Amino acid sequence: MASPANGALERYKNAITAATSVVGAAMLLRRLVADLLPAGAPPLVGALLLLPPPSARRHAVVIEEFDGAFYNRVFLAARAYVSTLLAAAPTGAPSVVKASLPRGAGAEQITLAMRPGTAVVDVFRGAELTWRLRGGGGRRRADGSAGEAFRLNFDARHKDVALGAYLPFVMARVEAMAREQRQAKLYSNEWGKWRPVRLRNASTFATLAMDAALRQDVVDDLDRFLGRKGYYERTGRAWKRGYLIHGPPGTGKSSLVAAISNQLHFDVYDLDLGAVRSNTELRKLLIRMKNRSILLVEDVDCALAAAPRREADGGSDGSRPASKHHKVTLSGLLNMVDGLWSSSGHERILIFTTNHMDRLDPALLRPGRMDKHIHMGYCGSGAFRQLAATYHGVDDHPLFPEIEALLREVDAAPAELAERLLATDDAGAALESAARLLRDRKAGVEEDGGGYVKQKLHVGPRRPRPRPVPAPAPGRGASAARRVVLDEEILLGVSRRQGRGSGRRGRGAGVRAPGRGRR
Ligand SMILES: Nc1ncnc2c1ncn2[C@@H]1O[C@H](COP(=O)(O)OP(=O)(O)OP(=O)(O)O)[C@@H](O)[C@H]1O
Repeated sequence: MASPANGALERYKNAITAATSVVGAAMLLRRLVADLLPAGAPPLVGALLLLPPPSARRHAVVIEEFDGAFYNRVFLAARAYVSTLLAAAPTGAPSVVKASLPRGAGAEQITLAMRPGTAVVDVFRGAELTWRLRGGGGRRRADGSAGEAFRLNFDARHKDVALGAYLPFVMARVEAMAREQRQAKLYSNEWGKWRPVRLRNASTFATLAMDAALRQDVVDDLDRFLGRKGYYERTGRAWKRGYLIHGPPGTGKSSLVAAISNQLHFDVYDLDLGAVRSNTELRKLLIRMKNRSILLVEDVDCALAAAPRREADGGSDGSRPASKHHKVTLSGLLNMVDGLWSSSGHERILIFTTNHMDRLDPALLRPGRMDKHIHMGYCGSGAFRQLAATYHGVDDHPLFPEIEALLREVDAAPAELAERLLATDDAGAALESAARLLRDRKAGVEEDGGGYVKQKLHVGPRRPRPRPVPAPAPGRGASAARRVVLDEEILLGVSRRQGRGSGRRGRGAGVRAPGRGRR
């Protein structure tokens, strides 16, 4: 389907075609005049009457600010693009008239506007294109005031480049710039609706302490995914990618999600399955997701255990048949995602995180179900060096050899070490504190049992999520099994970590067992 921008380009092409026929008529006239004028007539007379030679002929595209009652998208794109040309122009160039900054935007979003009547020249594939702003000369606004208009001039020879390549390039460039400047949003579901908040997790692939080869692998995988539009269209597959991120608490699973979102400028839809009341509600939530987004289910092992089963479902004791309408299941979620995303939407990423691979439904681990499994492990020496560089700008230190040797013997999550490093601005004291944590762990004496301040992507208040509950003991009623225990971490978002489930580690329990994962 033709986009409004394509439609606008088509109209400009037609206008040029019309202009070309006027030029053709003028050429005929020139030939006629040349035939009619006496051979000895002064050349000036002919020059006054005749058009310039074909090589000097110019075409112009006029791009007005308004298209009927609406802003013209091509004009808006031209304004943003011209701003980049002005920014690159030599200082003191006369064309810059003012700089503006949208409310709430960062300094990188300053827009430079040009003075009406002045020109700025761009060169594209050998063609010279001149942008001029006509102030107040464009079509009238609804209130009677005149809008502005850009006039893009180019040599007649470059018509195809200008219309067929340059203007589409300008539109695409501006779209890409908008994407880059865009702050990703974090949505969470409440009472069947997505509620947006700004994603404040600043984690990026540069700050994330992880194995360098693994990081590169993930970045390459994302690049491949984004660049394969044609492949997904050709094969009729939904343009989506599924990641299962697993690893012990505090190893950076949520931070990796934030890094992916910040890298791609994709919004994150943080799905709290515990708050989804029915499959119908889930379907509506999925339908309301935008393209170029991430659907995140954190702690998927707990999330599905926590998904509510209402009285209408027959309860979790199975005394009555479960109603299809109300029960939210993992396969229900995956099938819904497959079905909806293959018929609508593109550039979607599905991410599940878990601390406990062993507790996951085998259906989820089946080959092909999630495209990629990413293991975030305990801190290795490379990851530790990265943390030290990120937090203190330190590349080397006398404590490094000892810390690296300790990291080969004991398990420590990057989050625990990051917390030690963050505690003070003094790099030496921070590294000593990190080393002490590892020494104590090795010796089996830990001051505070480790732990770290947890930072979930979602930091606002959240509906209480029921903890997964064990299956009822024989003879015990379903009410015991359905007992809802509030999960402090999820309620408060940022809390002192107490350890979760069997992932909890007691004092000194972090001495590495042979063969444990490390980065
Ligand atoms: N690999 C890492 N690189 C840099 N910082 C990290 C890393 N892992 C954890 N952190 C720090 O620890 C905090 C908590 O980490 P994060 O929530 O990403 O871990 P997690 O694996 O998702 O934990 P959980 O399983 O408990 O949800 C982060 O905000 C970050 O400051």
